[in-house]
Amino acid sequence: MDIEFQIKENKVAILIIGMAGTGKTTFVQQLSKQLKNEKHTLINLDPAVYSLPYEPEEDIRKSINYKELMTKNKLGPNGAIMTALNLYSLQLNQLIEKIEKSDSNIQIIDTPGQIEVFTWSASGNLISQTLSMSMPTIIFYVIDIARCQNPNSFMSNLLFSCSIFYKFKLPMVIVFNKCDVADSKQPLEWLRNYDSFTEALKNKDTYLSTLSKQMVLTLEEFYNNFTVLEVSSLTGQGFEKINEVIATAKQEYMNITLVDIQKRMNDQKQKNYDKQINQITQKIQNL
Ligand SMILES: Nc1nc2c(ncn2[C@@H]2O[C@H](COP(=O)(O)OP(=O)(O)OP(=O)(O)O)[C@@H](O)[C@H]2O)c(=O)[nH]1
Repeated sequence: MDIEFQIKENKVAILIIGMAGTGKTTFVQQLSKQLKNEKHTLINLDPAVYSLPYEPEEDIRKSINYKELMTKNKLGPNGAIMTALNLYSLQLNQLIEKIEKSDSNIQIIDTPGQIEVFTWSASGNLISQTLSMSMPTIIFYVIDIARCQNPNSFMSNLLFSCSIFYKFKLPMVIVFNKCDVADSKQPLEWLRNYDSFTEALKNKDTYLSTLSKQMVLTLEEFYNNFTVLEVSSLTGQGFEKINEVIATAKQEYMNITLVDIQKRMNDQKQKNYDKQINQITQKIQNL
C-alpha cells in the first residue's frame, strides 16, 4: 500500500540558503516586512549568529549553546555549527508540531552562512526532508549580485545553485540580492541567453572560460526554468512580486516535488519490505 502524506497545503516553508554575506538575514528581515499582512513565523537555524535584525519566534540558540559546544567538546567553529544542527534535528518533531498547530501560513527559515555545513550535512538534509514531508517546502537561494559581474564568477555561483538544487530536490527561486549596488541586468541576460554569455567570454581565452562556455551550454535548459527575483533586501526594491513567486514555487511543489517525494518514500518502503522478506527467507533456509 502506498504511503499517504498529510501535507498541510495551506502552509509553506521557505529555506533561505546562500553563501556567507550574501544577505540572507537581511533578506529574511525584508521578507518579513513585505509579508506583514500574512501570518508568518521567523525561524533562525544559525547557532553562531551574534545578533539578528529581526525577532525569531523559533531560534536554535534558545536550546543550544554554540560557544559551550565549542569549548566543552574542543570543536572548531564549523564542527560546532554542525553539532548544533545535529542536536537540533533531535527536536525537529516538536518544531513541526508547533508549526502545524500554529495559524502561521508561511515559515521563513534563516540558515547558517557556512553554507556547506547546512547543505552537505545529514542534519540539513533531515531538516529539509522533514519539512517537505509535512508542508510545501521551497528554497530561496540568495546570490550577491555584486559578486556576479564577471562571467566566470557568475558561472561558479550558478554551479553552486545547481548542486543545491540536486541535493535538496525542492523548487528553487534564485534571488539576485543587492541590486541597489550592482546591476542585475547583465547576469540575468547571461542566464537567459547563451549567446550573450559566450560573447562576454569572447576575449577571455582561458581554460576556465572554455569550461564556463561548455557548462552554460549544458545547463542552459536547466537555468531557463528557474524563477529569478531581482531585489535589494536593504531598500525593499523588487519585492512587488514576492507573493506571486512564493505561490508559483508552492504550486511546483504540489504538482511535481510531492509526487517525487511520494515515489521515493514508496521505493524505500518497497526496499524495506524486500529486505524483510529476504531476512525471513534466509531464516527459513537456515532451519
Ligand atoms: N547594499 C546592500 N547591502 C546588503 C543587502 N543585503 C544585505 N546587505 C549587507 O550585506 C552584509 C551581509 O548581510 P547579512 O544579511 O548579514 O548576510 P548573511 O548572508 O545573512 O550573512 P552570514 O549569515 O554571516 O553568512 C550586511 O552588511 C548587510 O547590510 C542589499 O540588498 N544591499
